[in-house]
Amino acid sequence: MRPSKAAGTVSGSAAAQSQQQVPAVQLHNAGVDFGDRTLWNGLDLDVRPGEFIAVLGPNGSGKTTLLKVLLGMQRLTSGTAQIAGKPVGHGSPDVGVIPQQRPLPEGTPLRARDLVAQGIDGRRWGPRWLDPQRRQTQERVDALLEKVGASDYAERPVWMLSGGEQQRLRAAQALATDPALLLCDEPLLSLDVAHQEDITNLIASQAKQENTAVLFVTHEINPVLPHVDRVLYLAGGRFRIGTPEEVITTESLSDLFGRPVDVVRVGDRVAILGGEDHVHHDHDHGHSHGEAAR
Ligand SMILES: Nc1ncnc2c1ncn2[C@@H]1O[C@H](COP(=O)(O)OP(=O)(O)OP(=O)(O)O)[C@@H](O)[C@H]1O
Repeated sequence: MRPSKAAGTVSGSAAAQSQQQVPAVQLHNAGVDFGDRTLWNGLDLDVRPGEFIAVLGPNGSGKTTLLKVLLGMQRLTSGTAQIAGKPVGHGSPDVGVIPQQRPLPEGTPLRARDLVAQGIDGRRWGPRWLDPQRRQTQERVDALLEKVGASDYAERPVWMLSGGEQQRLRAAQALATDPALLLCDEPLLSLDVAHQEDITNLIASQAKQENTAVLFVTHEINPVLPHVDRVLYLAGGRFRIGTPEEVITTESLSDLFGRPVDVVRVGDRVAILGGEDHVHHDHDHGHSHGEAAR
């Protein structure tokens, strides 16, 4: 477990205290261009340990590209990106990823526990029985399976499991290195409502209990809304950052999209009408479009 959300001020070493204050993510004046097109720029974002941020926006607004930047798979055109105080790097143990649910092909020769173990020893060569650390690996896998509620099907072939069960295993795999940052790329897609809630609760409790920062890309805001601390809303080269109450309003989103968008609240659910299609992409370099919602 990483240091708790509450910053220690009285006890603990100076090093531990400074560790507690290092943001999980620091983006400063970050931007990505593809040719003449500015996907987004001027992005300043510090994500605190344990903070849950929903990344929203229409198709093509650059949500996945942002995750790729943090995975070291996409270079910034401008600005800087750091994770846990270090420059982003490919394959960093500080970052875990839960991808979209895709059914694993029939006959995939892996048990549930093997899939989770790949998050621990995925970079190791040779058969697992030759691993001098295999007992520790097994214990860690057992603990991860228990954490995500998958112990009951630990020995079953992965392809026989439901989409929700497979997604729990992907979550366990992503948490294997106790990452400072968990990137979730539409992890609820193709899951039914009950499984959406399961996976969302799992990720939210990781943020709260283990102080892992979460960036959660989704088109479906309602399943995550109860857990979200802040929203990053990307659209047409511009963005808004703030609490859901600040960003997900008719006024804020109409301003972001540059045309009327209606936000309708029904009970504790929200509908964003007119916020998805036909977003104008700004091709102009040199403009910083984003701003924090106030
Ligand atoms: N390497 C690249 N070169 C050129 N254009 C790219 C590259 N990668 C992504 N794009 C474009 O950048 C835009 C943003 O892509 P991205 O996948 O980040 O969007 P997204 O917000 O995740 O979309 P979706 O909701 O559809 O998944 C898209 O128009 C995409 O075609």
